[in-house]
Amino acid sequence: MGDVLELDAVSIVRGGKTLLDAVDWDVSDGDRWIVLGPNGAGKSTLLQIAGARMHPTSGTAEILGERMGAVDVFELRPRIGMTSALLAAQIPADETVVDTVVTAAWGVTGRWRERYEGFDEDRARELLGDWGMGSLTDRRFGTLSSGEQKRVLIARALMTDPELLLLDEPAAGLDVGGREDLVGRLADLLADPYAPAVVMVTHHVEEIAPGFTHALLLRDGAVVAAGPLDEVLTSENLSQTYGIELELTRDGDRFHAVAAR
Ligand SMILES: Nc1ncnc2c1ncn2[C@@H]1O[C@H](COP(=O)(O)OP(=O)(O)OP(=O)(O)O)[C@@H](O)[C@H]1O
Repeated sequence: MGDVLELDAVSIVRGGKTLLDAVDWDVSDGDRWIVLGPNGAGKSTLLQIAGARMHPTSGTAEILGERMGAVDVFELRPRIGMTSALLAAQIPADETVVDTVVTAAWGVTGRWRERYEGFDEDRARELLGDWGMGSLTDRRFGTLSSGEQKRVLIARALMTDPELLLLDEPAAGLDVGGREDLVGRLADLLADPYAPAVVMVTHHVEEIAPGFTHALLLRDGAVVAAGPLDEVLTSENLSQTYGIELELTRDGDRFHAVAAR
């Protein structure tokens, strides 16, 4: 039983196309999940369900103990921290870095006339410090590099002290230095026993930080394999997921994948 997420035969159909096909998935408190799959496999759609942004067409989804369809999603969403390219695009370019984080306390993007408590701003600055952005709190969001923006958005996702953190391709577009910096900071977060349950969508096994415990592999909206990372992340399962012969190697607690020769 997943006390954080419990998806039972969840399907999503849009415009006659099946985006998710009878997905079963349990996420428990303390789990750290990786979601892998080719372009169009349904990874972002799955995250939209997990983030209470989308209802299943059929099947049932329980999120943090609340059944989708029987809960006010506006009460549920603050309990879930989320980052995605879609959210990044909604942040006004002239928003300051600290306001980008502090506005999460109100579930809005763009500070207008809301009044925030001093402790909200203190917490935002502390989180920005944790994510290496402590010296840029007064910069405009639109002037940051993409790596800096991604770290600000993770700080924002953690602002409400969520019980579930959903990261949709947080390392996309980063150079190798930016990726490794992010992997290191994620590893620190994953090692924190008070951190929320984490689900991270990625395209690259190289982005899997030490500390992830489980993996779900998706292809054409269906689950190829799901469970403990060591059992699921194999050359065979990856090859089946991507439809190409891949060889997975493990170097300590990091992974690499290349085409099999
Ligand atoms: N409203 C819609 N109507 C029809 N098809 C849709 C709709 N929304 C998404 N899709 C399709 O559903 C599939 C899954 O999309 P999704 O964004 O979940 O995939 P993904 O695994 O996150 O892909 P990527 O790795 O490219 O980001 C894609 O083929 C997409 O074109």
